[in-house]
Order: sequence, then C-alpha cells, then structure tokens
Amino acid sequence: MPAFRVSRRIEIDAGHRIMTHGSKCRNLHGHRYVIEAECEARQLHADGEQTDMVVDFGFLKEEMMRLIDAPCDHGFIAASADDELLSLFAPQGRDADPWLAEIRGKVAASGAALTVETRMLTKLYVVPFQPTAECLAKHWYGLLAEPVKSRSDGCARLVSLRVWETPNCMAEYAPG
Ligand SMILES: Nc1nc2c(c(=O)[nH]1)N=C([C@H](O)[C@H](O)COP(=O)(O)OP(=O)(O)OP(=O)(O)O)CN2
Repeated sequence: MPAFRVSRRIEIDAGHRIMTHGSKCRNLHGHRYVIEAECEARQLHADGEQTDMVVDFGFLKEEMMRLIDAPCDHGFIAASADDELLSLFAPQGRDADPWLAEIRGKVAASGAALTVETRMLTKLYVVPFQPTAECLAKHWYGLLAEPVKSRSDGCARLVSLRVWETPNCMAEYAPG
C-alpha cells in the first residue's frame, strides 16, 4: 500500500553510563544524541492548516522538544537500578535512601522521573532500563506515538524512532 513518510530530527547533549557494559561504556560519559522520528500516512490532510501534509514538521518538533529535549538535554540519563551512580547524585546533607525511594516511586508511576533536586542541582532523568540507544529509542517512541496521532488529527502514525549515539552508531525502535 503506498504511503507518505516524513521525518524530523532533533539533537540533544546528555550524559549516561551502561553499568553492565564490559568495557568503556561503564564510565560516565556523554553523547550528542541525534533523535529522528519517522511518521507515515496513507493520505495527506485534505483541509485545514496541515493541508497536503502528513504532519506539520513544526508540530513534530514541538512534541520532540517537549518530551525529549526538555527533560533530557544537558542532563544525565540514569538507570533506576544503578545504585552506585544514583548515590553520587543524592543531595548533600540528605539521607540518600528516602531520596532514592521517592525517585523510584516516580519512575514506577510514570515510566521516568526528572529531578534537579540533586547534588550540584544537576538535571537528572531516571529511567527503568539501562540507557542504551535501543532502550532510549523504545522509551521515546512510547512518549511520542500518541502526540503524533493527535497533532495530526489522526492522519499520521509514528513508524519508527532512531537514536544515534555517535555518527556511526544508531538504534531504531519500530513496533511494526
Ligand atoms: N548496541 C549497543 N551497543 C553499545 C551501546 C548501545 O547503546 N547499544 N552503547 C555503547 C556506549 O554507550 C558508547 O558510547 C558507544 O560505543 P562505541 O561504538 O564503542 O563508541 P565510539 O566512541 O567508539 O564510537 P565511534 O563513533 O565509532 O567513534 C557501546 N555499545
């Protein structure tokens, strides 16, 4: 079946580590992540402000900035299971255990937790998985799928979400 596809990229800077990695990715390090959302529609909008579009690139950018850039850019992305790492971020003068329990509660309830109530007031985004490119692609796909549908008045669907960690390394999530 023929279809139209459009895609939009944003770039963010964020730190992470893969605690189970056998080599250098165990270290705290950062990436300029490139994130690309691809959307598809069988038919273009027939009328309104998105006439002859799958979804307005501007709407797609707004949603990617709200859901991905705002919580993660210039932040640190951490796995909720990474006790050693999270203890480094616990605010000074506070017992780390209740702080961590609160964050894990938010992760369990909402799928992720954003806080700047940390040591050095660092922006911290905690997720219930290891922050590999694959898992981040699936996570961001999950956040973006519904807004793509609603901002396109049901015309478009999110086909895939790609995450480049480096110019040479990309992971894609596409539920099919
Ligand atoms: N399948 C995956 N493999 C790796 C991931 C990942 O998310 N999914 N992540 C890492 C590290 O985080 C690392 O930053 C990237 O690894 P690597 O290719 O070794 O990085 P380079 O700096 O060598 O990349 P180049 O662009 O080739 O210089 C490891 N593996």
